Amino acid sequence: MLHVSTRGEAPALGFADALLTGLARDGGLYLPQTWPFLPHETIKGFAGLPYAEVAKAVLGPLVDGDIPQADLSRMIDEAYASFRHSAVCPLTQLDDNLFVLELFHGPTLAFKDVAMQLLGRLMDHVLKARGARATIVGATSGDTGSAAVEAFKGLDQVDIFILYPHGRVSDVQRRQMTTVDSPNVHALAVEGTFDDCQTMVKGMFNHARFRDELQLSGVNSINWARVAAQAVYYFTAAAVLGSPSRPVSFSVPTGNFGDILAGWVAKQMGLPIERLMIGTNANDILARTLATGAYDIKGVEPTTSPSMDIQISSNFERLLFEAYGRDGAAIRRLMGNLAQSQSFTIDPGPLARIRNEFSALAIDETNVADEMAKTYKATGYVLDPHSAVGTRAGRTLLKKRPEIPVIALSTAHPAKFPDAVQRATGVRPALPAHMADLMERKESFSVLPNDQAAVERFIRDRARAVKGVAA
Ligand SMILES: Cc1ncc(COP(=O)(O)O)c(C=O)c1O
Ligand SMILES: N[C@@H](CCOP(=O)(O)O)C(=O)O
Repeated sequence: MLHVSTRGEAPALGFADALLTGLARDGGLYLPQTWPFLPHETIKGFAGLPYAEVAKAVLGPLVDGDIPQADLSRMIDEAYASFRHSAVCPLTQLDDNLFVLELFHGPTLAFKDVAMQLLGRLMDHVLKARGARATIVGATSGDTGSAAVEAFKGLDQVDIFILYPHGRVSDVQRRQMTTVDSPNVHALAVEGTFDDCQTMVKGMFNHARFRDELQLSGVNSINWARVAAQAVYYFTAAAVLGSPSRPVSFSVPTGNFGDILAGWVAKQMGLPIERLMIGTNANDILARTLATGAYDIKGVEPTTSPSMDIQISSNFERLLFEAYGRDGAAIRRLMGNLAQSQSFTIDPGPLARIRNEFSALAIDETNVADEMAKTYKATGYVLDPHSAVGTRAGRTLLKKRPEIPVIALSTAHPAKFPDAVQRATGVRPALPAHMADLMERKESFSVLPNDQAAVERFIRDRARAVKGVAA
């Protein structure tokens, strides 16, 4: 299986090369050339299977032999053995036909672990097999960074540099990145927003000399393998509720559009999904886009769900590519407009195709707090603010079609955002035992200006790939 770029001008790559490449050389994002299809009988058999077995069935055709099946299976088993819940991603009922898919039982308490625990192993495996090394650069609004640091710390083949917006992540999120004492881990507090960090990371990938010199690799959801690994839990959750005989809808708290895109991928692979609801916080660019067709960037507003304080929603490009019939030239035009004027307009045909499958709703701060408070009062269940965006948006789907179950993705453990949770519910959630001393651990990070050249200098000074350290 080859992978093609959304901008149509980069070489097609196999899975392992796409995994190491991250952003395509034409600035686009990789996607498989065709979608493998899982027969209904196969999906039916997922009910009751261990998570790792479903992961093997879903990822096998996507990896398509590019990593030997035995190695892939071993890495999947190891990745999901690190989760604190035996179901890995358990499903809980919250209300009539409203379910919560808990994705926060991995080591860093957010859904990012589900893909990152596997990605770390896959990258290490491919790099070792090739005798190569990589410098990973990543942008985070809090959770990707912690999950990546956890997955890549101590690896000989890899140095990892995580850019996060200085002062705009929660204390728990920051400490998860800054208290890891490992020579290959570097936490960079950038004086800017998450979008600034992500733009710099893309800028480094588009700086060919720097990219080649450092052997850059990426772990954000611009990396196709991240999205592929996230598609698995859509299958496990739907199978519990009777899929494929019974269609379900998903409501997904959304920022960079990677998680909900993974649901769309599961649908392309044969999972009967009725609707995909994009839940945004007050940073509502995606809700406005679906309503008007105009993708129009405004300033980012800090909220109680900081991981979703995003305006440049990278993976939306992958959906646009599909909605435009895989026309790379059309995507180059839209992304050129975005770079030049901070906006673009989706043509009527592609917009209709998107609206046919996706709904979108912005949940403001009052309603996020209200959702946490009411849910706790009615059920005793403590939601984090990101997950509350998902359940609140999901409730509107249920009002329209009460007979179709809605699965809301719960993307973070409430203990990652204790202040907001306590304000809304009166409960201060405790960190699990393995992180109980997090607030006492010593921090180490570097504050850098929002300036790509300065960040590149910093990385070049510290990356072992530049110094020719043997792999
Ligand atoms: C807790 C949490 N919820 C939701 C999101 C949004 O996910 P995505 O960026 O894949 O849309 C993020 C960030 O990615 C997150 O960290
Ligand atoms: N919310 C994310 C932002 C980056 O998203 P990614 O899925 O593209 O890595 C975060 O927590 O860092």
